[in-house]
Amino acid sequence: MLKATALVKRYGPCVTAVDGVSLEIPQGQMVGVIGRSGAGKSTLLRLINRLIDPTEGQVHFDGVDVTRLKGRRLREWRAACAMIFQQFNLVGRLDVLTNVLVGRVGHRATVPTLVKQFSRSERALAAQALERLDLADQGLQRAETLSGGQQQRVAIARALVQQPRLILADEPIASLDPGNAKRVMDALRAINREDGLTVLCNLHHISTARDTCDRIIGMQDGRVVFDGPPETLTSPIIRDLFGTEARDGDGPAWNHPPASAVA
Ligand SMILES: Nc1ncnc2c1ncn2[C@@H]1O[C@H](COP(=O)(O)OP(=O)(O)OP(=O)(O)O)[C@@H](O)[C@H]1O
Repeated sequence: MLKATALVKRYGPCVTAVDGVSLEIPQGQMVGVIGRSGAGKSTLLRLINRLIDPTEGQVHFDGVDVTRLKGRRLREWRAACAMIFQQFNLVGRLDVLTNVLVGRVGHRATVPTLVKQFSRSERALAAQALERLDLADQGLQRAETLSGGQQQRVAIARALVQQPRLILADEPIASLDPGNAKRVMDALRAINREDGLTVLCNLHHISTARDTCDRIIGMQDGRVVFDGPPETLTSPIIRDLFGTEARDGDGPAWNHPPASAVA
């Protein structure tokens, strides 16, 4: 169980990026976080994995107050939270397999620079992850030669070898065309279902969140203004909660992402 209690993140006297968020997310849930640009979605993810510290409030995971962790235990927590980013964050000139093995670095005291410096079991884990993401044939290719969708699936494979307790995905499909976006979301959903991993995913599109997630959280001005199963996010609620620019259906609701991102 992931639990946020009265989480607040302020930047200076004027900006409250997250404003009193309390949530309970049971293990194995796939949660889509939606909201306008600047609503506080990324800040919430970064508070959970302790990339940043809250101004007030706590995050608990399975009863442990992760906001109080320091040193080795903090590093372990960060390794337990696999992050997926909009821009994939791969090392383009390195091959795909090495990029995936980077996910093991949090489990090691030293950082290997060559594939052969990883153990046989680590390499097997990486190969399995690539197979699962349908990238078994691309292992020796330079990451920069892959399509955006393939690169994001490499990033998911890297997250898998991290053997995380949860996956935090920050706009994972915002740079992808609809076909690749669907493949990436399907991959995250499959991992969520098959491994029982909690996935918390910031998304631009109501339709993607509806199609993929068990639960949708809507944020506005740092606060949670909607929290429920996808079928309860009706058009009137979208309009009530997110203003007149909100639209239902397949288009982006409020963020005006690039046309290529419209799923
Ligand atoms: N390091 C920072 N310093 C100052 N203000 C910040 C910082 N990080 C975020 N903010 C502000 O906090 C608010 C929430 O930002 P956040 O990035 O969490 O929103 P978001 O919903 O993820 O938006 P987007 O969809 O554009 O990524 C915004 O007003 C943003 O400008």
